[in-house]
Amino acid sequence: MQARTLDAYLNTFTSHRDPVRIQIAAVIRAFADAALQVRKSVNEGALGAAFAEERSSNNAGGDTQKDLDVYADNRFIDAARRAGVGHYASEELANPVELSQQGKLAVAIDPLDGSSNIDTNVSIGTIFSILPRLEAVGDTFSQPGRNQLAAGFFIYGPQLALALTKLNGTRIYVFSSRLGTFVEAYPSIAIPRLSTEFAVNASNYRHWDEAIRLYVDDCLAGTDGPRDRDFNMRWIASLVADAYRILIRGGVFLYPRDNRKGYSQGRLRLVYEANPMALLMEQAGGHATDGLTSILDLVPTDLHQRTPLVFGSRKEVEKIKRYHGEPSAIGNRHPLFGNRGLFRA
Ligand SMILES: O=P(O)(O)OC[C@H]1O[C@](O)(COP(=O)(O)O)[C@@H](O)[C@@H]1O
Ligand SMILES: [Mg+2]
Ligand SMILES: [Mg+2]
Repeated sequence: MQARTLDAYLNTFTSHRDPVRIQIAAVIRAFADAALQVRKSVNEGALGAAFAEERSSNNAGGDTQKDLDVYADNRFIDAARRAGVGHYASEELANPVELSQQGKLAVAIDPLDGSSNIDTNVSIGTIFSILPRLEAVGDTFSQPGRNQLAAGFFIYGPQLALALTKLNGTRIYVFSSRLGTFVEAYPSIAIPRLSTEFAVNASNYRHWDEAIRLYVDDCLAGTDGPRDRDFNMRWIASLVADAYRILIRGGVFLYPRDNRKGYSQGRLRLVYEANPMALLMEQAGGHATDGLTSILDLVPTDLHQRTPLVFGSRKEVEKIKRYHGEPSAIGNRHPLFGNRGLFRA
């Protein structure tokens, strides 16, 4: 059987001539073209001069920008304009902008995720969220993630791939250079509900809240602890790469809040990182929270606000909720919850 291309899938998606669906498909097509351009520059690595003229020193969130961030943002804003998007918000822009008065859709985007990995030749990506456009630009990006119409990310890794949801499951397309197009590689992602793999930047251990420390302690204790099974750890420090692995084989990702300056709400941005990831996870049978509350229920108050983020295999995400939600249990944990364990797997 011939594998289905992204184009063929989008044709089926728009076959009822629904105007919103037609616009969503136009955005995804335009973004697929932009991702190919970005991938070319990513592939050149330290040799790339293509984006040297598009320099800037700081982005809206205060991180040092790499040239490629700006180059990617320009490719995706051009693509959004071509596709008739109404409102556009990006990690790289202090404020959202109106691209078209008629456009019914809005895009929030992290044009280059994992920028600290560019020079080290580790997978990076582009994360996007598609929302209904409201009258005022500010209102558009204050909608909770639950209102998203579609979301996805491109990953510039050993394979160029697109993880995509249009509220009907999560699919993965891989770019085939033989066919010159994105081809469906995983038509229906189902994240295993249980997992024994966690991803966290453990160098922040001493800054975490007790709930997270205890959760990680219990994973590390393996068969000697209350979870009664051994865990494996991964941390790529590139959200798209950690998320891709979780879509394929399960596991849980944590970027909690911590006591370092500037990390009281973790590191990741709600509107253009956590929300699209949460939708992809939920549509694949997983779950995403800020530790306690579903990411998709949070109402943004600022375009660039950060949120603690936990996502992946549903049962594990729910278990982490319990570590947060039962401080008395945590306080009394050693006598009461050791090997007899409330938290026993
Ligand atoms: O370096 P840390 O603190 O482990 O943070 C890594 C996280 O930061 C990010 O790089 C943030 O994204 P940006 O590169 O778009 O700022 C994520 O991709 C990754 O999960
Ligand atoms: Mg990012
Ligand atoms: Mg970024």
